[in-house]
Amino acid sequence: MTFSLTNLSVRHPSATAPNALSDLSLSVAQGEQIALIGPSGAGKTTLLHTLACALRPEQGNFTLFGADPWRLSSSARHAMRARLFLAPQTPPLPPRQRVVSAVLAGLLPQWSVWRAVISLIKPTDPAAAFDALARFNLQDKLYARVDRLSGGERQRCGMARCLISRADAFLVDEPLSALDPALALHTLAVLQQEATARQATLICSLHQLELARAHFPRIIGLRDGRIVFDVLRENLTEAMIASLYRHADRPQAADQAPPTPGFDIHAAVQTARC
Ligand SMILES: Nc1ncnc2c1ncn2[C@@H]1O[C@H](COP(=O)(O)OP(=O)(O)OP(=O)(O)O)[C@@H](O)[C@H]1O
Repeated sequence: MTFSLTNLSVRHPSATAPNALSDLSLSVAQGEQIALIGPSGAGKTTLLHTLACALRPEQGNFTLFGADPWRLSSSARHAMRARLFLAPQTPPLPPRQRVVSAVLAGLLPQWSVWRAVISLIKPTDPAAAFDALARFNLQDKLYARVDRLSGGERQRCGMARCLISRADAFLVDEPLSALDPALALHTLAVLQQEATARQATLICSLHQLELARAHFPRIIGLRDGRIVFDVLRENLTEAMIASLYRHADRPQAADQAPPTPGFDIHAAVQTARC
């Protein structure tokens, strides 16, 4: 089991609001590929950060690779974290850095401080960075400066960093938000192929419902910090999605109208977001 959560609640240290996640229970087996969906503010990022041990739960039980990371020494927790790769929504790429160094930073958890410093001065394994970038057709940007990349190129550079890491679990936050539809499909395919090839767990938050449904066997819907559903994709219905994205300030009757046979999921989501 990669992750196991029982009645977990999480609060952001600086938040005045109630818990960002409440009473969450979830088990994720090694090698599973899961899409996290839900409206803005539902808690998807918070969940990914909790799984990555970047946020400490307030309550409940959390085990990662069979142990509670928060009961370990900080060095043991650090070692455990090295088995995870958290790819934030906006990749933390220093603007003046070369792409090659930004990608090789995916290997930092495996490197000594000394090797990391040397690699910053002269990248130690540019071929590995080239290969990772090539999978996203970005190899010609190997020595470009990060701040000269487009938003979509930066996002794919973050994914190349993910690929080069030695992680057993990828926690990826909206990796496709800056990509056109064709690139989004390609990027997701590369990510999933890599996860499958190394039997890594992949948990990916997405706003692209069609991609989530088409490509992930298991889909978790989050809303207001709670799991609304956790289903195999074949069991996900339009009514479940419409309910997940309904606006609290919309009239009840409209929200609860049963879906018609020709129910248009995209129109429903569009309407809910207006
Ligand atoms: N650093 C923070 N400090 C305080 N509250 C936060 C912080 N980050 C997020 N929150 C709050 O926690 C809740 C969940 O936010 P989160 O970013 O996890 O949602 P999300 O589902 O990822 O949203 P989006 O789809 O817009 O990225 C929200 O109410 C948000 O305002």
